[in-house]
Amino acid sequence: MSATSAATTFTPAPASADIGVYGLGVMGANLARNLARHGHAVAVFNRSHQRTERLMARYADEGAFVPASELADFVASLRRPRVAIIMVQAGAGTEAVVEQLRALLEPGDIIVDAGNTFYKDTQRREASLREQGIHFVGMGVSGGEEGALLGPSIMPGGTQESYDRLGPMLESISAHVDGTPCCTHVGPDGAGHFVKMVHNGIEYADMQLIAEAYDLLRHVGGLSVPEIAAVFRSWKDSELDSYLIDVTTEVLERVDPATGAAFVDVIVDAAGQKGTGSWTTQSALELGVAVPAIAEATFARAASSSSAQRRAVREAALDSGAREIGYDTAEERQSFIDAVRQALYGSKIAAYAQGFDEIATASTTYGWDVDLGAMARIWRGGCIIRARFLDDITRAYEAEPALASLLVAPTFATALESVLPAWREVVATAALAGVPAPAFASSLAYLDQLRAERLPAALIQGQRDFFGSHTYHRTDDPTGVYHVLWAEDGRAEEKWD
Ligand SMILES: NC(=O)C1=CN([C@@H]2O[C@H](COP(=O)(O)OP(=O)(O)OC[C@H]3O[C@@H](n4cnc5c(N)ncnc54)[C@H](OP(=O)(O)O)[C@@H]3O)[C@@H](O)[C@H]2O)C=CC1
Ligand SMILES: O=C(CO)[C@H](O)[C@H](O)COP(=O)(O)O
Repeated sequence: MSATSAATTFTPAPASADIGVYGLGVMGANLARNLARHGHAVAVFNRSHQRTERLMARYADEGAFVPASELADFVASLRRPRVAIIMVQAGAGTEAVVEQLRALLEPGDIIVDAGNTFYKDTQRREASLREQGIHFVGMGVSGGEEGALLGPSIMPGGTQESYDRLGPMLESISAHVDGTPCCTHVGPDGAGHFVKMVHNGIEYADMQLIAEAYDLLRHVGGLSVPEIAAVFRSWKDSELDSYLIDVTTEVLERVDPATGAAFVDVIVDAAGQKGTGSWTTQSALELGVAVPAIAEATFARAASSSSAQRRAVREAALDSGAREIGYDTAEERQSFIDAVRQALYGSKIAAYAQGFDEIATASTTYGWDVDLGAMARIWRGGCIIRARFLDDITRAYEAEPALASLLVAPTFATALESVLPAWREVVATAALAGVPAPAFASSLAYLDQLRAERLPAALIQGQRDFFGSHTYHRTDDPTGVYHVLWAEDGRAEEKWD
């Protein structure tokens, strides 16, 4: 096919494509182009035909595209066993497309959902399609528009059988780091979408931590926006080197052409979200895993968007008791900048530890057998959280696959010991100055909770037993169940069977 007019009808030859992409929006069109550029014959279809026409008009010469105007022709154009990738809006859009494809596919065929779908929806669809003999693969794709085209990080779940068919194609189009593809079979069932969800939760935490560092440098350190951009640029030469630091630098360096102001100052300070951070937090709560940095990052977006509450509290002009903190000399200022860098690194280690812990817990709960080191390895390139730091995480899990927490991997334990004094200073300074740093503070509290010999959770157990007979265990009998008869004279302790 060549360049098209608005009325073009595409009727492809049957069984002429290796793989199909349904949904040619930002991600789908680029994923299809990536597949075509790597020599795969790609069937392409979109609900509104104009997108298919636009793709063919602009990019037909990039590879072997097999466009279809009708869904039945799209399916017929796929070689058996057929593989159809869905790249549409999660939720109702994906549900509709899965049902359309289900009606046209046969046992042995594979549907791949590459959108940001909630993993429980994937589990439901996988079980339902399995009854029909159709493989359903929930697949995380990260890297945005550029990644989808030039090499994303790919996190496919589903059966090993479907990965055997899909893996070579996916690995060919994924990012590569040191010759290794940023794609691996994550595990069965909804494992791929779960891991992508946590990837995004970590993304939220990392972005919030960077934003807090920026805010502290500006409102406590007294740096201008261009000075902060220069600081972030210099952190490329540190353990913080990452795509998100690059993105931050670029945003901070931009000057608004209309006003001449720093671009960051003309953006409304209300952060949006499409749901994956909330899902990561909700899933962690369900699984009983502590992910405070991810939760705080999600709540910080919600707080930023709570405009009525922000206005009311601002207008109440409370006496905040915040102190004016200033740095008089260049040395003092540099020392604060360095402390913020260390606090950012410590918090980042804690946030990633939380995300990996959530994956490990889900893997055990659902029997997915996810290789955590492999997850760190496929996140080294292509995805939004790609960073030098992920090499260290990969090595930590290679050295000890059953690591209880990233915090105790020798590299990170040493790093934490080195940054903790500065991190504490920064959190205390932020509180004194009245500059919110919820992710820095909660990450530090997370670490302190995990390293504490005793936690006040003992008191909470006592409170629960008092008002609700919720019972407790004793330190000298950790499996026994005890209760105090709080309402009776003498308040005797009972051991319950
Ligand atoms: N943008 C990004 O950076 C990333 C996005 N994702 C995920 O990829 C998926 C696609 O995102 P993106 O490409 O950005 O979205 P776009 O908004 O660019 O495209 C949306 C696509 O979904 C299709 N669609 C929506 N509803 C339906 C429906 N009911 N039936 C059929 N088709 C439908 C649209 O078709 P039509 O043209 O007819 O409206 C269009 O092709 C989402 O799940 C998103 O979360 C994942 C990683 C990164
Ligand atoms: O999936 C992604 C990257 O891997 C997207 O960046 C993500 O959808 C952004 O989420 P939000 O709009 O909630 O910030």
